[in-house]
Amino acid sequence: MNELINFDEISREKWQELYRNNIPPLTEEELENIRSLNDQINMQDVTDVYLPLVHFFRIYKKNIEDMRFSKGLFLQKISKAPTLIIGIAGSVAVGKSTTARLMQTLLSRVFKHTKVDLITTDGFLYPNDVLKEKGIMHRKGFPESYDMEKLTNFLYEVKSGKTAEAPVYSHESYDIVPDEKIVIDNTDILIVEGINVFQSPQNDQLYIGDYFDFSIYVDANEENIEKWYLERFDSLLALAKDDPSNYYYQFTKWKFEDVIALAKNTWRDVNLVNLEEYIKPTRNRADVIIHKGDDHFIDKIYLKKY
Ligand SMILES: Nc1ncnc2c1ncn2[C@@H]1O[C@H](COP(=O)(O)OP(=O)(O)O)[C@@H](O)[C@H]1O
Ligand SMILES: CC(C)(COP(=O)(O)O)[C@@H](O)C(=O)NCCC(=O)O
Repeated sequence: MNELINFDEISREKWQELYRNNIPPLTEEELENIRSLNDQINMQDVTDVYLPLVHFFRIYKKNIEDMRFSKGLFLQKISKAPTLIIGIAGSVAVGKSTTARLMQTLLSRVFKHTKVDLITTDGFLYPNDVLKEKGIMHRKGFPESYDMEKLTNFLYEVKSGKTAEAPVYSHESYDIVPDEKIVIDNTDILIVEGINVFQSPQNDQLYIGDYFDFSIYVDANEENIEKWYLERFDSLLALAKDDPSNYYYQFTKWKFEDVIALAKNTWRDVNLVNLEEYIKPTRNRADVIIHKGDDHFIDKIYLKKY
C-alpha cells in the first residue's frame, strides 16, 4: 500500500505557482537578514517554498482561532489564545534544525508582533550518566532515550499559558548542558523540532501529538541523509580541533580512515536503524512533508488531504 495515499503530491513548480499571488514579498533587506542568520539557506527556497508554507500555515492558524472564538461563545467564556505549537520531525541530519530556524524567522516577520520561540527535543534526552546507568548509551535518539513524560508536561505547561522551561542538549559536549534552560513565556508560536515529535505514547495517558497545531516532516532519501550526516560529522570535528572539552576532539587525533569508519558505522547502526524503525513510520502523521533531493534542494511538497 502506498503509505502516502492520504497526501497530495505537489511539485515545487506547482507549489510556488499556487501561492505566488498571495504573498507579500519580503524586502531584499529582510531576505539578506535571513541569510545572515542562516547561511545554509538557499534564498530561492525561501521565496519558492518557505514563504508559501508560512502562508499555508496561516489557514491553520485562522481555523484554530475561529474555533477558539466559537467555543468561547458557546461556553460564554473568552479565554486567552493558547500558544500555537508547530512540530518539525525527520531523520537525524536531514536538516530539521535549519528548517526550524528559518520557519522561526519567517513566521515572526510575516506575522508582525508575534513572539515565535524554538526548542529542540534533544533537550529531553536523558543525560549521558542516566543513559549509561540504564545501559542504553548506544540507543541515544531511540524512543527510550527520551524523558517523554517531561516533554509532555512541558508542552502541557506551554499550552496552559504557564512559564515553561526546556533543558538544552549540546552536540559539542554530546550531553545535556547542566543548569542551562530555555524559558518559554508569553509565546504566540512555539516550534518544537526533533526526531521524536510524532512518536506514539509510551503509555495511554501521554500523546504529544495532541499538542501540535501544525506539523512538518522533512524527508529525503537515505543515501543523501547519510551524506549530510557525514558532512556534519566533519564540521563538528573541525569545530572541535582546538577544544579538548569538545566531545569530538578525541576523534581529531584518530587516523582519517578510522574516523570515517566510526561516522559511517554510527550512521548505519544507530541513526539509520532509528530512521527506519521509529522515525519514518511517523511521516504520514505530518500535515506537510517537505521532500529534499540532492544538495538539500526541495523538489516536492506533500499536503495531507484529510
Ligand atoms: N538547506 C540546506 N542547505 C545546505 N545545507 C543544509 C541545509 N539544511 C541543512 N544543511 C546541513 O545538513 C546537515 C544537517 O542539518 P541539521 O539542520 O543539523 O539537521 P538535523 O537538525 O535534522 O539533525 C548540517 O551540516 C547542515 O549544515
Ligand atoms: C542527539 C541526536 C539524537 C539528535 O538528533 P539531531 O538533533 O541531530 O537530529 C543525534 O544527533 C545523535 O547524537 N544520535 C546518536 C548517534 C550519533 O552520535 O550520531
